[in-house]
Amino acid sequence: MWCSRMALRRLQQVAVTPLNMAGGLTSKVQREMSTLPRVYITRQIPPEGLKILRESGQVQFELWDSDDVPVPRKELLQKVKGVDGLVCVLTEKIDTELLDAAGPNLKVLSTMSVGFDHLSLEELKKRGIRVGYTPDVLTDSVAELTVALLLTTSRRLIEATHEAKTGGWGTWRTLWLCGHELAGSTVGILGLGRIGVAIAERLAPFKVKKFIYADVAPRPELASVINAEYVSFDELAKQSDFLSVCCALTPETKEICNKDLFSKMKNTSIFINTSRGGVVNQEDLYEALSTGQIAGAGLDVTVPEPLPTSHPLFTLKNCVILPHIASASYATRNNMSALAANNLLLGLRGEPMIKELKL
Ligand SMILES: O=C(O)[C@H](O)CO
Repeated sequence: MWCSRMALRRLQQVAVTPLNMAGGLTSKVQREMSTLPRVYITRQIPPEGLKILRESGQVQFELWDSDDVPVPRKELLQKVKGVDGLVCVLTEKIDTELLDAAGPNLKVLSTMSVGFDHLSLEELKKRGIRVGYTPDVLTDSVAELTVALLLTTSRRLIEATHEAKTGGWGTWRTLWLCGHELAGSTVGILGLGRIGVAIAERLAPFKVKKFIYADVAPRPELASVINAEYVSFDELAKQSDFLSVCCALTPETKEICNKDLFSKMKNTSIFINTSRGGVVNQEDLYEALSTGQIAGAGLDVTVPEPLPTSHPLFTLKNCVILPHIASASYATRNNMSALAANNLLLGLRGEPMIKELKL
């Protein structure tokens, strides 16, 4: 259950201080407890994960006691010194500097995210640090939000509520606030994985005519679930009425959605991104949206995050921007924290993690 902030604070105070945990015990027990592996948690993660760590009796942990502000880098570099394990979220860059600061004790990193573009995988591999992450548990939540964002963008819901609230709602008009419908459309998925399949499964009942996808290679097993056709990147751009970006951010996919892609899309197309902002060249997207090259865009992710309120994309009526909330349901975030905690504990025991990145 989601507990109150005060209750959570109390839990943490008990959990984070081994001497408190051992209060009243003999000094021998205190000594034994202090030899537990040390873990730093870079964020106040949801309670399920903290409960698992606390009740495991396997680790002593300290955490950055806030969800509103990320741990300052300087503090993080101090806190990780000598830890055996680290739990992080996507706002922390886990790079050479941080791993140097942590030192050779660090054996396990567990990120509470499916994305791993904030981790220097090469460095982690070089140092033999095992990495846990949280795929699958967020698939439903992300797919749901993607559908919501797609419909919000294509049916111009933000514009519509604004007009209704601010007196723009005059008589019923034949073409006012018209958008684009899913029925009879071609939906393209860039990067077909679990999330892409889950999005397509949810869109199919809207009478989509055809699903297509582009990826580094065909993925017949996944594609067969949604009867999707493998096409080239160019064909994806040309044919898609709705293009949903689901690929991970890697050096290969950085700004892959740029002028070249947008120029091949239809003027009536809707572009949706719920993966990472870095896959899009935002200047090119602004150009495509403001010149009518494409009809609209729905973005849950941007560069940077938060996107400054003065950013030109915020001036466009045909661009809907959300603050990276695709996995933000209570159930999913709790499941992510539980998976991150279990991955960490398994990793520290030298056992296979539930979800481990192959480095
Ligand atoms: O990578 C992730 O997990 C999402 O972007 C946030 O939940």
